[in-house]
Amino acid sequence: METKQGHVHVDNVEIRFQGRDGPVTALAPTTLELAPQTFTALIGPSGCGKSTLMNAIGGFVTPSSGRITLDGAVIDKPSEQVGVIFQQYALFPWFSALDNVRFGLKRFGLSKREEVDRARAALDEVGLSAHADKFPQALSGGMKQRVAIARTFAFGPKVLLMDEPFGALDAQTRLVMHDLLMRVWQKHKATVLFVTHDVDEALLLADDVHVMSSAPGRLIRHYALAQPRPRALNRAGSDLLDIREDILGLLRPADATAL
Ligand SMILES: Nc1ncnc2c1ncn2[C@@H]1O[C@H](COP(=O)(O)OP(=O)(O)OP(=O)(O)O)[C@@H](O)[C@H]1O
Repeated sequence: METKQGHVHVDNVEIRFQGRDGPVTALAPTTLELAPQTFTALIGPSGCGKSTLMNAIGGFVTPSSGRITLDGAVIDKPSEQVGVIFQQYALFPWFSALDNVRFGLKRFGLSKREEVDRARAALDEVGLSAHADKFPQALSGGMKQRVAIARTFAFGPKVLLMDEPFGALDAQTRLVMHDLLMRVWQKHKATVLFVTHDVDEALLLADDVHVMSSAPGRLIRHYALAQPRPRALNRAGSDLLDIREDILGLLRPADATAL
């Protein structure tokens, strides 16, 4: 559970689905490296294949060609080495917050005591100690996503895939979640791939930002961000605002001026 690395190599991966009117290319041939324990944001227009790429790294979708490896081993099915957090909270409504986190630990053969201790520590890390016995319906959206984060980090995945995890939250809660995620990630250091539609979110959080083209998606631009955290977009001397303009230009539909 503890040995970390988490080098992901997406090697010339193309993904096609059988659509109603024939095959659809969801992801054009794509090569991407996620260095161990870095935070990569993926941004692109709706339908460009972001979730498809993420699902392939999660082992939920098989590439039509090319291959994906984690520390050299081909990913061909979901495993406990890769954690996933989606926009929809995916908590079990009939389990308390504590039991939701415990559920993620079931397959590790811990004693009940170890399981509960570990789950409590994970909830503590996300500031939910006082809510451990509450059921999801009694938790706010931000709190539910905290439980999902606790559940995932509790089992120590090498890779964490986050598909618009804060997309359903209000702006204020999102900021709080950014701080929380940075804190927890810097402690546990999984390799993170984070899909978002929000350019600012990508710039505030990521070491690397990849921009995808519209469908069939491919990676069209990479930005390596070395700005120290915590970041502010308008800090003097920072070029984040220029990068933001650049990315918004890339995402603007080519025919927007004709509207
Ligand atoms: N299982 C599937 N079968 C057929 N087509 C699919 C399947 N999954 C995805 N697609 C198609 O692949 C393309 C890419 O979808 P995907 O969900 O990866 O895009 P996305 O960039 O994540 O979109 P969004 O930002 O709206 O979530 C879309 O045209 C979608 O309809």
